[in-house]
Order: sequence, then C-alpha cells, then structure tokens
Amino acid sequence: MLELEGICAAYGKSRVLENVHLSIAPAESVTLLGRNGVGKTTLLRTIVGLHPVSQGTVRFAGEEVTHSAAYQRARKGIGYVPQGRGIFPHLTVEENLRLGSASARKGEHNGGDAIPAHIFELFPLLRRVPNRKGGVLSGGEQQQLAIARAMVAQPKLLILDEPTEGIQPSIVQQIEEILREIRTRLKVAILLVEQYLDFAWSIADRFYVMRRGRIVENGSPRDSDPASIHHLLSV
Ligand SMILES: Nc1ncnc2c1ncn2[C@@H]1O[C@H](COP(=O)(O)OP(=O)(O)OP(=O)(O)O)[C@@H](O)[C@H]1O
Repeated sequence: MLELEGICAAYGKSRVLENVHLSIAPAESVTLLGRNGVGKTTLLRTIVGLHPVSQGTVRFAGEEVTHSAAYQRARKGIGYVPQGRGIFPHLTVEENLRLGSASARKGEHNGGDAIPAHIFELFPLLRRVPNRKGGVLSGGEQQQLAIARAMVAQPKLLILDEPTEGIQPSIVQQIEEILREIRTRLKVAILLVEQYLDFAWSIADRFYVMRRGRIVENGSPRDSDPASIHHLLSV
C-alpha cells in the first residue's frame, strides 16, 4: 500500500534522510523507532507531502505521489496525526471533527459532512463532550480528538507521530486499544513513530529502526528481543 524507495531529504544543505526504503501492506501496523533527531518526523512529513524529497519515490495505493500536494495525498487516503496533536484549541470537539471530514478536505467550505457514527463508537469519550473547546480537554482527550479527526476522513493509512507523548499511562492503554480497533476492525494500516517501546511493541506487526537518517534494522516484534532494540536505540 505504501512504498518508499531510496528517499533522501534535506533542510537546506543539511541532509536528514539517506536512501530510506520502507513499505507497509494494507491493514498492517508498522512502527518507526529511533532516538530524537534521527529524522523520523521528517520522514513522516515526506510521506504526507509536507516536506519535499530530494531523491527517491513515494508510492501509495498503486500510484506515485512523490510530488503530489498534501491535500491530494489526504484525499487518496493518507491520514496524519502530527506530533503535538494539531487540534484547534478554540473550536469545539464537534467543530474539530467536522474539519476532518472528506468534503472539508476537498475544499468545500461548508464546515464538512456529518461525523460518521463509527467515530463515536471508537471514541465514546468524545460523544460526551461535543461542545467542549479542544483547548480545555486533557492531553489524552486531545490526542483522542486528533486521532478521531484524522479518522473522519476515512483514511487507508493512519500516520501518528508520538501519540503517547505527555500522556498518562492509563490513557496510553485506551489509545492502544483504539489503534488496535482501527487496524483490526476498520482495516486501516498504521505507521507509528513512538519513543515508548512497550506501546509500539504491543501494536506493531513490524518495526524499523532509524539512525542518522538511515534505516539500520527492521523485523517483527515477535522474532526480536526488545533488549536488543533498546540497545540499538541507546547507542
Ligand atoms: N525545520 C527544520 N530546519 C532545519 N533542520 C531541521 C528542521 N526540522 C528538523 N531539523 C533537523 O533535522 C533532523 C531530523 O529531525 P526530525 O524532527 O525529523 O527528527 P526526529 O527523529 O523526528 O526527532 P524528534 O523525536 O525529536 O522529533 C534533526 O537534526 C533536526 O534538528
């Protein structure tokens, strides 16, 4: 479903990604691990169309999208939950969700479609607070809102950048369950950047480890020893 081949990217003259190859099958859950500053967020941004690649190709759902605009990739089915959540703090929960709808992404400035019922089944907490402003929600609620907003557009691939950052452990478990539902029931593929290895391990079918802009290891959590991955992440 997603294939990255030989991706290179830079900020000015500073090269950040070097020859990255990565693939994700439909409904597969993949985690991208690596220390701070190795290029994980930049790689996600090249996939969603927010950072240009200097070499390589991005293919999604059988089509090359290397140079497509972010909104075109969103329409094709790439959903993105950025680091820091990216919700609108002054808009209500319902308004935030409507902005995620497919018609809003197509540029029809009508406030978007109705919110699909399955969104509230996945996020019952949000059903209880439709009129609350995004900015007054707790960190965990904001993260759920950010994921729900991406899900409103019915993506085929959901990309999440450190969804557990700054969230208490009990809520992390809720988010884990929601992501599992998204993958198994809705058959949406997941690409997760995560520092919290236990969380990543519990939902990933496969992992990649990145160091200094390169993929240095990949495999399946079932066949890998977490201690060796911890070691890889600490050197
Ligand atoms: N806008 C920018 N301009 C210049 N350099 C940048 C910019 N954004 C990131 N970088 C640099 O690119 C490198 C990769 O950053 P990136 O955010 O992709 O890493 P990361 O692995 O996601 O780290 P983190 O976990 O801290 O978000 C870092 O050295 C960073 O300082």
